[in-house]
Formats: sequence, C-alpha cells, structure tokens
Amino acid sequence: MLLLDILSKDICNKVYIIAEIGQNHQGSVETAKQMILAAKNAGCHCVKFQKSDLQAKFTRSALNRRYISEHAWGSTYGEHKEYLEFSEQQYKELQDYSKEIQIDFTASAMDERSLDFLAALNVPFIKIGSGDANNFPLLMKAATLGIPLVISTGMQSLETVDRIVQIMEEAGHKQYALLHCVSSYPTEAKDCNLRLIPFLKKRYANVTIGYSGHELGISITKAAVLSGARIIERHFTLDKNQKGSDHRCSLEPSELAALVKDVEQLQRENILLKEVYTPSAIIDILGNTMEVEQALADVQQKLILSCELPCRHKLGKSIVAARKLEKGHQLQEADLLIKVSEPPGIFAERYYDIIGVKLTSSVDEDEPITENNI
Ligand SMILES: CC(=O)N[C@H](C=O)[C@@H](O)[C@H](O)[C@H](O)COP(=O)(O)O
Ligand SMILES: C=C(OP(=O)(O)O)C(=O)O
Repeated sequence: MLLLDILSKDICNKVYIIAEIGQNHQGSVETAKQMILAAKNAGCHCVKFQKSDLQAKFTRSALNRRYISEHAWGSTYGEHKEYLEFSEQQYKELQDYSKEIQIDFTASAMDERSLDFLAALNVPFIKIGSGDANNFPLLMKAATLGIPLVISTGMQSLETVDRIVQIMEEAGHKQYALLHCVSSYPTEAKDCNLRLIPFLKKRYANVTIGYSGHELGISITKAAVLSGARIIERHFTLDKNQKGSDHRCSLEPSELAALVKDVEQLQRENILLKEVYTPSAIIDILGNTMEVEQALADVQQKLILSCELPCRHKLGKSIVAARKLEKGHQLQEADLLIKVSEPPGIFAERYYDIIGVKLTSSVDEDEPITENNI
C-alpha cells in the first residue's frame, strides 16, 4: 500500500493525497458519497472525515455556547456539531462505499472514544488533527494501537512536536507521519511557512513529513511537495460558496484533479527523486508567483502564529476536571480530562506538568483548570 511504503521510506518520489471531506458534506450521507466519488475521480488516494464524540470532545459549556455565524447549523455550537456528525452506522456505510470504489477511507479521531471506534473500523491509518497534537494521553494511546498515524502540527510549538516524536519513539511506533500545518482558514501565503517542511525533515530524519494546507489554490501545495512533503491533505468541497466554515479554503473537484495531475507530472519527470529543493529552485520549477515566494520565505523556528490564535482559542484542547475537585486536592491523572473548553483553561500540552500540583481553589466537574486554580 502506497501510504505504508511512504511511511517506511521505501518510496520517496510518490505523494499520498488525502481529500479532507471533513464536515463539508453538510450533514448528508448522500452528499458525502458524491464527494467520495468526486475525490476518487480526481485521482486522490484517500478520503477523510472528522469523527467526534461530542460529549468526549467538548465540555458542556462549549457545547451550550451560542454559535452566531453564517456557517452555523444550529443555535448552539453543540447543535451545530451534532448536525454535522455522522453516526457509527453511517461511517460504516461510507467506508463500504469507499471500498466499493477503491479509495482509502479514514477520519481524524477527535477524542478517545472516536479513536477506539476508528481502530475497530480497521481504517488504513488514523489522523490526529492539530487540535489534538498536544493531547499527549490520546497520542500515547494511539501509538499503542499498531495502526499508522498521520499527525498534524498546526497551532503547536516546536516543544510540543518534539514531545509527539518522543511519545512515538517511547511506544516503539514507527509508522507515523507529521504534517506541517498552519491552523488559520484560509491561511495567507505569508503565513504558510513552507520552509518548516525541510526543517522538520532535518530535525526528525526518520519521520515522513507531509503538509495539511488551508490556503487558497494549489500552487503553495505544489511548493510544499517540492519542499519535501510526501503526504498532502487538502480540504475538499463540491462548491466553495456553500454554507460552512471550511468551504472557502477547500479545493473544488477540478482544482483537486489539477493538483493530482501536477504532482504526478513532477513524479513522472523524476523531479521528486530529489526530496528537498531550495526556494529558488522551486520558483524555477513552478514559475514565479508572489504567493509561492511568500510561502517560501525564510523561517527558522516553529512557533504558534498569531493567525492561529483564533483557532487555538476555539478548538484547542484544555485540561478539564473529570469530577468536582476540592481546594487543596493534589491533581492526579484520573482527575483530569482533555477537552475543548469554553472558556479555555490551561492548554493540554501542560497535562503532565500539573500532575501532582495542589489546587488553590475548587474546580467543578467538566470545568477547565485555569492558572487561577493552581
Ligand atoms: C482545528 C480543526 O479541527 N480544524 C478542522 C480541520 O481543518 C476544521 O475542519 C474544523 O473542524 C472546522 O473549521 C470547524 O468549523 P466550525 O467551528 O464552524 O464547525
Ligand atoms: C483538524 C484536522 O486537520 P489539520 O490539523 O491537518 O488541519 C483534522 O484532520 O481533523
């Protein structure tokens, strides 16, 4: 299977292309099937969805908050997400359909219950989205399942990415990839920071590096391939003008097909036998456009970008009390969960740092632990 060959680095000149259907199916299984077929016809290797167990992923206050947006499918965020969430039975139906037309089918596991569900569904790999890249307990569990993992690194620090790699190494899990990603929708060219692809390749020499892009158009994604990305993920839509947060920065079928064709041509011309090109060589190959030049600007350090802060605030995971915790209580793992919280609390990457710390004030069940509590 191509993905496994890429993860084991047996093949270096092919790119595995994932069409991220995400929640662009508008809550309709029929539309999802049309999208799976359109992704297959565009030449993609895989279709991907987003699987959540809403009570496991979000706190009650995050689910109950009013969602005032032209993209809202309900009056609260919980109603909106419920509308877009497929049942386990519907997942099986979509998986069967994907099998029938021979395209890989998977989803991101956005909480532990969804991870268990996807593992049981026997998907070829499980995606861990940027929102869970700092969810170390989830990553530890995922690393022990014996299933390939594709892990995005948007809205995370370099320290967190180092920790992901350490978790995989400690678990002896070798079949995984890290995707460079910037969690802003759409990402402006100047924020794409494609030089972080060779940076990550050098820092984690044994790990396959890919790119999950949220920018407009396909040129920057092609530049990502020439920067060394061997797994590409792009949001996919049947029509960019539809209601929904992700449609605008998604590719329509003709754009996705053009991306696949252009990547295949780079492969046919043996250009991908060399993995990493310099920015000037990439511009020579693709032709000079301002956006590609901006996306390739010199960047030496992986930081959480200011353009990612709205997404980190909205969908970043926080540390939450699993039950009511009294003042003076010394925190243990069993006391804590990791969820999207409204308002956010201490971010999930500090989970292991606060174990053993005594609470200076009580925290209610399903409420975030904040700096004021420790
Ligand atoms: C960080 C993350 O999960 N991002 C996902 C993947 O890129 C997105 O598809 C979000 O689910 C989507 O943008 C949320 O939109 P809304 O809040 O309108 O449901
Ligand atoms: C959030 C996701 O993707 P990314 O972090 O790659 O944008 C996802 O796949 O669910």
